[in-house]
Amino acid sequence: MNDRKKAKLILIRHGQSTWNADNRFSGWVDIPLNSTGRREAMEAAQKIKEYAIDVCFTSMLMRAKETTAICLTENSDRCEKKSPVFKHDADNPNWHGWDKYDGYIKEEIPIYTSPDLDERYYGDLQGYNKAEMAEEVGKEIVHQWRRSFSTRPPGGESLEDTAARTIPYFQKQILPYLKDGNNVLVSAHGNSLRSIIMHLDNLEESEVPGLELATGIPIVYTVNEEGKIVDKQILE
Ligand SMILES: O=C(O)[C@@H](CO)OP(=O)(O)O
Repeated sequence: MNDRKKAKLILIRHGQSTWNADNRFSGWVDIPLNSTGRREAMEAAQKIKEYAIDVCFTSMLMRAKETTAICLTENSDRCEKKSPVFKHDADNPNWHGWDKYDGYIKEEIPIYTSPDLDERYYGDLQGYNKAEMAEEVGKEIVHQWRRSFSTRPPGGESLEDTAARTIPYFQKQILPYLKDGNNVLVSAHGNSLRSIIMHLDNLEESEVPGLELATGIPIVYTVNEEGKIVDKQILE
């Protein structure tokens, strides 16, 4: 357990995926990192290695999980003694208990995965090229679909819908660890993190369209024992 006043919340958008590079709507499609994305995650690992990570949270999607695993590789002080272990959902009927083990339980950095941290569902847009879609239906409409708070892309989630799952998850599952003084890494997605940042930074709806997150750049919040943010650094 760390000094309570120094609890860090590290948010990171996954490194570049092959569909980010192709400028395609990804949403829930499970696209891996490309070589640029893996390099970005390695650079992020260097930037955050001074913080001994106690617990991680990530989405169900490979690009966020890969980023988590790479980010922990430089966390050497802890990883020498502690193993990162992905914790799977024991309530899932398809779970066979293959991540269970005895002993060493205090020697792990648990990585909890949840669909509540998945990217915003992009519905009928998934797989389409964003620039080609803008030519077809108009730039303004595509910008609304991508960046407004309440507009739903066809068949998909608005940022407001995404926030309705990410913020309760943050409050119930993540915040208690921060209040207890733990350093927490959250690796997720452009829009699932935008919704959490909107909450943490108390942004107005009108400020949300201007909030852009680069791939692989850690954002480090310092959180006090009441769960309040006392500092924010972007490690560009
Ligand atoms: O394609 C997506 O799922 C997201 C994140 O990459 O795109 P956008 O930035 O357009 O919301």
